Amino acid sequence: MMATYLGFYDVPEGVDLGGRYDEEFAGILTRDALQFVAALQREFRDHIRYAMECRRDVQRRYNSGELPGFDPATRLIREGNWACALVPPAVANRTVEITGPVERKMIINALNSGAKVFMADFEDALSPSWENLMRGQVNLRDAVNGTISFNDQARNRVYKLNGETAKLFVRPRGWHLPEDHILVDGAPVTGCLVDFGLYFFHNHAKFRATQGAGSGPFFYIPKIEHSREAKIWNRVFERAEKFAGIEKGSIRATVLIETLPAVFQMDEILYELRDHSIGLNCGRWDYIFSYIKTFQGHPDRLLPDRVQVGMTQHFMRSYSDLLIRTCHRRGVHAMGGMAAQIPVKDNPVANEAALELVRKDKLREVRAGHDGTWAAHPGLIPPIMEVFTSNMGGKPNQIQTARREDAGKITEEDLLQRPRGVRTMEGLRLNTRVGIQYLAAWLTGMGSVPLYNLMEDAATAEISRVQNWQWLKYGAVLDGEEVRVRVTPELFGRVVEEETARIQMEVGVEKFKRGRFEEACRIFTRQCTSPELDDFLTLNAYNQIVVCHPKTPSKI
Ligand SMILES: CC(=O)SCCNC(=O)CCNC(=O)[C@H](O)C(C)(C)COP(=O)(O)OP(=O)(O)OC[C@H]1O[C@@H](n2cnc3c(N)ncnc32)[C@H](O)[C@@H]1OP(=O)(O)O
Ligand SMILES: O=CC(=O)O
Ligand SMILES: [Mg+2]
Repeated sequence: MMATYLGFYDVPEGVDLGGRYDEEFAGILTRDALQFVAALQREFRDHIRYAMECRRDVQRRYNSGELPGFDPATRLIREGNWACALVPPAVANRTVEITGPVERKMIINALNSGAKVFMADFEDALSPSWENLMRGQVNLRDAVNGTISFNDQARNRVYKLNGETAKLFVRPRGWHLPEDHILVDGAPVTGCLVDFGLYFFHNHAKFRATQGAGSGPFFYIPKIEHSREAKIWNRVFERAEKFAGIEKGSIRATVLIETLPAVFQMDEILYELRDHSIGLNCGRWDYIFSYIKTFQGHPDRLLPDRVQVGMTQHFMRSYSDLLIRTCHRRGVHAMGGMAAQIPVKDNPVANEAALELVRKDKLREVRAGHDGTWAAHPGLIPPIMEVFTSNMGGKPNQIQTARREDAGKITEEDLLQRPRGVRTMEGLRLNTRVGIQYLAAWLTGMGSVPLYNLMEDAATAEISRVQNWQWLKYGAVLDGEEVRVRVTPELFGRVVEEETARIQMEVGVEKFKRGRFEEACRIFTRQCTSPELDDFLTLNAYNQIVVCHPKTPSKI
């Protein structure tokens, strides 16, 4: 049979596609590529289902009062003297990694940005609509082939790759998200297996030849909660390597430690992935979200305002220090995280203040021993690069030089210590304003947006959502008010109304009407007031972006 025929995808047995047909997408959704994804799904679906059931089970235990901690059963792994496979020379230097959604122009800009690595994101920074996902795969294939270009007609500018580009890492979605447009044996396929599988299938050979110096492809793995989930990824990698006929250990991945349970499993996660690992990363925003989620049943652990929960809080500093020690003991990179500040375009003073906050954050990271860090925007790369290179003694990383043996003393109490600060009405208002605007953007296909001069993505928006939920659930008392004010559904209702009016004023009536703000407001309000906490805002709202023929064209 022909690879594709007019208007229909040519699918293997047991696979159904519900997404819109597009000739370019058909070049990605080939019969063989779908066969590969379906094989991964069939081999791993039971393992994934079991891992998700374990997540629910342990959450039930946390809800009844248990605290997360180190697992006595894996003490020998934590104490043992083992190391991960050597870091491939192609990625020894990861001082600055730029991240961004798999949007065509941004991919070119990121690869040309001067950063050492570009993490192309199917996760926090991407709204996982069919259009975005499939166009993202087309973009990545063209990027790996070196043929990617973008014609910005409005500016009369053609974007192309420079001679020297950042190394490409790809972050698939987390285990929890299904891909409803692709069914295998009648059930939606696991989203990350689509992202990983299609990208690997089309790019492994070219990537290894041009980007990886014989290694790769390279990945970032998000939202892991337990080493059993890392073990599944390890087996997925082995299966892919076998399929491609490449050496075991070719694929390399950095795992984000961005859930509270995972901080107690860092050695175990590296151990499972020891042939495929190139480090861990402090995914600070999801980590804060996860702290609230993990303690959703603990009224004594209400967080202060979101803006006060930074990396200098004791529990955050302890997490970063222990991550550095763990990675360096095992011979891999300990990557820092994302400062939320982005350049402020129309105000030089505010811009300098934002850059100063970023510099301060990066100085803390490099002095602590991190080997590199993330940048949200190309304008941040020069100052971040400067801070890192001038504090690493001329070395490409600090794996051998910043052992952080002192961090071996970090305890469970250090990692769980309650953050200090105040809860305010302004905090509640800001959460609400940001949460609604982020969701409105996400529903229209944008997964990362600038709001009030900060980068907002799924992880930062999650903090706004779960913090409101937590304060409402336990009737948090707000500090700094003249009379004692408790967060109640009535108060929240008023805040939503007032903040929605403010959003309308800020964005303008026309944009407000054209956008999906009212729908976002309804979804956000429901999520903040639901009796049980939804696991993920993106999962809860996913149905709203599942369409066979999208009403709006893709933003990317
Ligand atoms: C918690 C986490 O998971 S963090 C990781 C996930 N989040 C991200 O990756 C966020 C990445 N950053 C972004 O998406 C954007 O920078 C935003 C949304 C924060 C800000 O976007 P904007 O305000 O539109 O950026 P701005 O207008 O200043 O962009 C200026 C130029 O820089 C480019 N640019 C901005 N950010 C990036 C980026 N991350 N990668 C590549 N290019 C970028 C734009 O494409 C634009 O290019 P042009 O001048 O050729 O048109
Ligand atoms: O993915 C990164 C995070 O901070 O979350
Ligand atoms: Mg994250």
